[in-house]
Amino acid sequence: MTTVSVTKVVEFHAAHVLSWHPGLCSRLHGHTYKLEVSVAGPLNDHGIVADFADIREVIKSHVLDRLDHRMLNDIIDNPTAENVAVTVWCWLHDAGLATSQVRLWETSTAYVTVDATSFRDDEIAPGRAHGPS
Ligand SMILES: Nc1nc2c(c(=O)[nH]1)N=C([C@H](O)[C@H](O)COP(=O)(O)OP(=O)(O)OP(=O)(O)O)CN2
Ligand SMILES: [Zn+2]
Repeated sequence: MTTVSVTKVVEFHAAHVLSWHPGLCSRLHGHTYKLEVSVAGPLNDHGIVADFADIREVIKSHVLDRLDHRMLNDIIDNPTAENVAVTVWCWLHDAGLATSQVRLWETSTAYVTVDATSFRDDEIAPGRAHGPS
């Protein structure tokens, strides 16, 4: 059966420090992150893969409530865009969302991508143990 990928896009604001970074990123600074979450699958009887509103609700309760307007270093060790994206993937996976891809834009010129082929279920992501606070 034909599968279709649907994507919900959200933004959140957060601060971080990359202490190892040789440049300006070793200083406290913030980003407006753009997060794209994709779910792939066959169409249901209503002609959709998953309701955009349902995807957004999972993102809100499992990602935005944890990261928006936070200091990322308090939640994720060494919060590079890569580590944030892997952590987001794990949270969505643990929430039961059939995620096919997570793309995280740290700036308007830089993004990272995690997809189903690169995820290992036994991986302990830097922020996986953290629950909503
Ligand atoms: N692979 C990664 N490299 C860098 C990361 C990262 O998470 N993964 N993070 C940073 C900094 O956090 C920085 O905020 C972003 O860096 P950069 O894209 O260089 O930001 P600029 O706005 O200065 O980029 P320009 O488009 O060149 O203006 C650094 N590297
Ligand atoms: Zn940064």
